[in-house]
Formats: sequence, structure tokens, C-alpha cells
Amino acid sequence: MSAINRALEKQLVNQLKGALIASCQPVDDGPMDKVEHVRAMALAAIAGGAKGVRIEGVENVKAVAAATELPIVGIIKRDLSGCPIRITPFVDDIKMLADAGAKIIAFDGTDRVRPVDVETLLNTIHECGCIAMADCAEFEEGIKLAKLGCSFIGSTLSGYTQDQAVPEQPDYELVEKWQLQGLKVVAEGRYNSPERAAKAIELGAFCVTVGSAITRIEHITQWFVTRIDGSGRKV
Ligand SMILES: CC(=O)N[C@H](C=O)[C@@H](O)[C@H](O)[C@H](O)COP(=O)(O)O
Repeated sequence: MSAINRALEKQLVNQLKGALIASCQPVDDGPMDKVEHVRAMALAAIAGGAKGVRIEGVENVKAVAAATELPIVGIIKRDLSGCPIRITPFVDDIKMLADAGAKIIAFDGTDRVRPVDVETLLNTIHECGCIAMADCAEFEEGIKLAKLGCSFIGSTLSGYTQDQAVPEQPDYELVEKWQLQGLKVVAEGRYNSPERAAKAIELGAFCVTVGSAITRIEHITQWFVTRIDGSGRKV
């Protein structure tokens, strides 16, 4: 197994402790789904105080890396047939993200049918000199990945792996359970308000990633429209 780049890990821990990471992932094929918009979103989020950004796709990572020194959590999303794993499923994805300038590489760490095992992905991330983040859904997955040498464990996929409606609230309980085990938890998934993000930090999350509420205009607008329509006020 390749060694973890401890100097980089330490630097990232200092930069990201208690911080906000802005996930800049536009709605697929929507009007904001262009490299220049992703770059602008990332710079705007940084101007607002984000200490890191989560970016999908090699071209987007390259453009953002050229524009900021702050850490990029890089991912590649793929829709594979017959396999539910979407986030950074392949070894080559990791190599491309590392070459593009991602310092942290996140991958799906869920215990599901996958094209490449998590040990191989983790080892490749370390071989590339990057730091690993596992996007998990369940408590045991996070514990296993942390033991294997994954520096950051994200609650990213909690609520998205079952054949059920996605819960409205974030999975605070998972964050709390992991942090009690000493994991560096990235609270991620449905932290749609400052109050929710602050609660994650209060519960002991290492940092919190917010996506839709900062960078998906379609979703934010829909939240307002739905609330207005349901307000019961007759105009
Ligand atoms: C489940 C899944 O594929 N999550 C993705 C992971 O990269 C993104 O679509 C989310 O926007 C991101 O995790 C941030 O979460 P939220 O948008 O809820 O703040």
C-alpha cells in the first residue's frame, strides 16, 4: 500500500477544520452547466468565505485549480449500467483528477456492487500524492474506510442508497456517531441552511460541505416557489 502524504494531510486539516466547503456542481445539462460558470461559482463561494470547493469533472477541476490555491475536492460522476456506484468509480478517474489539480479525491465508499474495490481506489489516491475522502451512507462503511487509511469520511450518500424517498433533513446522527469514533467527518448532504451547517459543526463534524443551497439556482428557486404556493395566501 502507498504511504499517505502526511504533509499535505496536515495542511488540509489546518485549512479545513471547522470550515465550509462549497460544492459547485450545477444541475446536469442546465444553463449553469458550463466550465466558466463552475469557475465563477467557485470564486464567488471563496469570496464568501468557503475554505475549499468540491468540483465534478476534469475540465472543471482544471479551470478552478488555475483560479485558486484553496483545496479542491475532486470527483467524477459516471452513470454505469448495472452498477449503482457513481462517484469516482475508476482508477483512471483518480489519476485524471490528480493531474487536473485536485488535492482531495472523493470516491463512493458504500458497500455496494462496484467495478473497482475501495482498497485499490484508496491506494491509487495515495500513489498520486493526494488525500482521500470516502462518500459513505452507513456507519460501518465509514469506520472501515477510516481504518483503511481514508483521511476524511463524508455522509454524502446517506439517504441516497435505499429505494426510498430522500429524507428532508441531513443525517446528523451519522455525523455524531462517526465523530465519537474519532473520524474526521465531512458533513454533507442536505445542509441547506446556515443553521443546519452550524449544527453539524456543533455535533463535531470536522467540516461541512454545502452544495445545492449555494450553487443550484434551480433547486433554490423551487424551494421558494413551493413554499409560496403552499402558503395558503389568496392573492
Ligand atoms: C448524493 C449525491 O450524489 N451527492 C452529490 C455529491 O457530490 C452532489 O449532488 C451534492 O450536491 C453534494 O453532495 C452536496 O450536497 P447538497 O447539494 O445536498 O448540499
